[in-house]
Amino acid sequence: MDDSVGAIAPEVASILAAARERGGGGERVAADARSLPAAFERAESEGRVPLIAEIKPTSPTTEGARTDDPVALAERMVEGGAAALSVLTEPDHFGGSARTLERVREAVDVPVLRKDFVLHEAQLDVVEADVILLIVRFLEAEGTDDLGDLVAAARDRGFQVLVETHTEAEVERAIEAGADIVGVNNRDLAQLEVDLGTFERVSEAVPESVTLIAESGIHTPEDVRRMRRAGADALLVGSAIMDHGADTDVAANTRRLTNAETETQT
Ligand SMILES: O=P(O)(O)OC[C@@H](O)[C@@H](O)c1c[nH]c2ccccc12
Repeated sequence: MDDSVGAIAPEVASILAAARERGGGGERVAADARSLPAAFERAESEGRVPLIAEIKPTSPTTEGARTDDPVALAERMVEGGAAALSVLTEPDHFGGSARTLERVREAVDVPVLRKDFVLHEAQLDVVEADVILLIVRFLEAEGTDDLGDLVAAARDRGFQVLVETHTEAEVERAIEAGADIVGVNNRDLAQLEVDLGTFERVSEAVPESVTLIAESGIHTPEDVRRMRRAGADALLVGSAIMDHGADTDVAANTRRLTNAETETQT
């Protein structure tokens, strides 16, 4: 599907337009990264489902916003058993900031993923993080850097790289680009609809040796078990933990999911 960028939802087009305009930081980042696979293994050995909890104050697909202090949220997520955290740094559509990521990373000792729409090498030089997200689909557009070059540039700076895919063809591109951590996003960026069947299907194309993450649309302990049965080494969960508009306890929201394989289910 090479018309991909032409077929995206208007919200996503607007995110990309903003991302194209954003420059980099300046000084080259040198990250001293906390290992993501090691964090997953630790969780697993302690009987917790390896989970990346995402601090996403708002998004184009959520109603309302969560205004609690992100550092407090981060600490509660770790208390709830999150193996790692993800922090949106996109300012215009997700309420994120690099400063938030910096503060969160100082406050916790788990790996922190920088979630943003990186299209150019210079945009890697914004803030130190343990893992950086690269989205295959957005790096197919004209005027963006080559995926393989960006993976290499990120690693040169000390980042681990999570390469996000949505189709089998994108998985192939990710692997060719040297990805060793691959995410399959259940959310379709054309319609913004979520289908957990996406992970079940696309994960088949991912080699065993790769660390595989199921992203988006995971709400219940049963969803967790479903993704794990389909081969997920770890899960990335935002909305179900942030519970936008409500005022629920994010530690409890996290624990419900990290305990999905140990609790007696009724
Ligand atoms: O809130 P959810 O459905 O649990 O999804 C989390 C995460 O997967 C989602 O926020 C996401 C996946 N890929 C992205 C790329 C950019 C921004 C956000 C995302």
